[in-house]
Amino acid sequence: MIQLEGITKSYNGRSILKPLNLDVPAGCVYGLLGPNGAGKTTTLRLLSRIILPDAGAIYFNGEKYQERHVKQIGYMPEERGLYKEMSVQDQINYIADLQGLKRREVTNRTARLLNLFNLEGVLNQPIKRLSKGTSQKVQFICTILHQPKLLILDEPFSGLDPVSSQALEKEILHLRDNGVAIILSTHRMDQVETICDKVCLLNQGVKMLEGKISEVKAHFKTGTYELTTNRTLDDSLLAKYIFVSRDKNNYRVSLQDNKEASVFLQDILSDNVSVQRFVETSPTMNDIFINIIKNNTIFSHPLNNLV
Ligand SMILES: Nc1ncnc2c1ncn2[C@@H]1O[C@H](COP(=O)(O)OP(=O)(O)OP(=O)(O)O)[C@@H](O)[C@H]1O
Repeated sequence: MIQLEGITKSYNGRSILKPLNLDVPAGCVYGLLGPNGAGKTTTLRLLSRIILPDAGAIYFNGEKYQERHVKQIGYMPEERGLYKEMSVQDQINYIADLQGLKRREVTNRTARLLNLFNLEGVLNQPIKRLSKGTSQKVQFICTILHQPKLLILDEPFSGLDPVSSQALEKEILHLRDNGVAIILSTHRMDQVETICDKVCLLNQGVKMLEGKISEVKAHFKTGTYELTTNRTLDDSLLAKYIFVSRDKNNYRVSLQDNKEASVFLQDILSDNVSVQRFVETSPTMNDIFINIIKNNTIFSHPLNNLV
């Protein structure tokens, strides 16, 4: 849906984005991650054409990115922008008018969303009286009213309670399943794991890693397995393998590969131990994020070419 090729951006002679390539396909939730000041918001502003790059090219749906494409984009910036004196209904109608949408179309489209976000009761309230999370949900509805093909969300979950977060996740996945490309910047790694199909990790304007969540996690596996047994393992077994930790009959063991894992299992079973659980642990996105940023390691092939 949108591609960045060799994009650079500087402010006052300071390079904020080094040549950056991104490729966000339709029907994908793309997580733009990175520590504070990494260049995420700058990238989102470039994607929504609020600012223009110093160099490089942007393509929207295969065409050179131009002003006329902007109406196919929905952008929810981190700093929220609603008219505080307007009621929720008037705000929605105002945005609809700006987008040239018919009132009936808007009513049909918003009914489901107002219900999903539990907003029916605040329709006549002025925005200034809404809580932070509630106004955020209103702004989200305003952002998707015109059915954008590309949806750009900067920290969409900040300030939302767990129920509202779940409703937003549900709607994001619904849009994705209908072919929308969604780029979201977030510091919430738990949400990255549940909703992102692909992630890109930026640090100081440089892409450190890009890939599908499943592939990224597979790449960073450490070969640690969790084992739960019905009784204590014999000393001979404990001496034969590298056990990382033990808590009663729960063990963490380091094994080189699947082959060593099956030999290990056979060893245990032949000792008449009953295995209640045996799984390879996967690092969390949080672990991976911290690891890459601390070591400042750039991962190129094969992770950059996974999708
Ligand atoms: N208009 C601007 N003028 C000068 N410097 C800017 C401007 N906008 C951003 N920067 C600088 O660019 C760098 C990247 O900022 P950006 O807001 O893109 O980071 P971010 O990854 O979104 O950070 P955060 O997670 O803290 O929101 C920062 O050092 C910031 O100070």
